[in-house]
Amino acid sequence: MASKIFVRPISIAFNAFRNYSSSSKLVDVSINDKTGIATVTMQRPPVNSLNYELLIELNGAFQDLGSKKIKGAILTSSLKTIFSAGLDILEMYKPKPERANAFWTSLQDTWITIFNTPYPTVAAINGHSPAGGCLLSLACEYRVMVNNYTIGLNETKLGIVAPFWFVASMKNTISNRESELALTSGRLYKTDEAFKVGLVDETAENKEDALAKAEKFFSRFDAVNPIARFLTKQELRGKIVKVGRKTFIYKIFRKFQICMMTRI
Ligand SMILES: CCCCCCC/C=C/C(=O)SCCNC(=O)CCNC(=O)[C@H](O)C(C)(C)COP(=O)(O)OP(=O)(O)OC[C@H]1O[C@@H](n2cnc3c(N)ncnc32)[C@H](O)[C@@H]1OP(=O)(O)O
Repeated sequence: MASKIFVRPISIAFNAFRNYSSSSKLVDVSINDKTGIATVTMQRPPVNSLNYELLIELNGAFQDLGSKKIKGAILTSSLKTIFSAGLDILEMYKPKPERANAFWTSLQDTWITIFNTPYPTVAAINGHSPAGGCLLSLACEYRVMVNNYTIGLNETKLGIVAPFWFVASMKNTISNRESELALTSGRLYKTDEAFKVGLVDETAENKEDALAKAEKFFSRFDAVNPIARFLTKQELRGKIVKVGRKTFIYKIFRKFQICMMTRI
């Protein structure tokens, strides 16, 4: 069984750039052939908690989109009130070493893939988005969030230290000062509060509104050379990824385990 988790569970092979639609168990990917916009939908009830399998599918979906001529990709959720509840707590409780290793690698790989996509990305945050859920949205270039939900990196409230790339993603989006205040207190922002500090770029009435606003974001790049755009994105984000790759995740994970165990 142990080797099973190292095998990518989905294989999406498509010839055409457009008219693409794929629904694996945990992630649905569709490309609108008129707009060229891809929508990647997490669908792991009850709360889209990020386990190994969901992360692998997400990573695969965003990687595969890199080989298609898309205008941009939207990350959203099929659930009514949750974008993602963050990391699946069950992955962190008394894990088998191989599973823990695969899980943390898949988390970091997924973050790097989404953070680094050659195409523009928007998170249409249609529900609560704590911790790892917030991280996913921070990896995107733009965030539109439906009103009356919460978002933030609340790790310290859980007795966890947010890893480097969580912190770096926050600092890449809001000010150093606001990041410090938010992370040290484990603050979860309401949608309107998140908008005020720039953690989200736009607010929305509902999911449809969020998706419409996300789509509009991509038109900013209509007159921009995509290669110049991507190289500029790499210039801005590359250093963070480089340092992130060096993070000693296993050492951090042990710390986390100890921390969790002491709370039980
Ligand atoms: C130093 C070490 C380095 C480690 C770094 C780690 C960085 C950590 C990142 C993380 O992401 S840790 C996870 C943090 N997540 C949270 O704090 C969210 C916790 N959940 C909630 O606040 C709420 O569940 C919600 C998302 C707001 C949804 O609330 P709602 O009232 O709609 O549903 P619930 O009844 O609370 O939950 C339904 C169901 O889902 C289970 N669940 C919730 N969150 C998780 C999760 N993160 N992982 C696994 N399962 C989760 C919850 O237990 C319920 O299950 P049942 O009771 O129905 O079986």
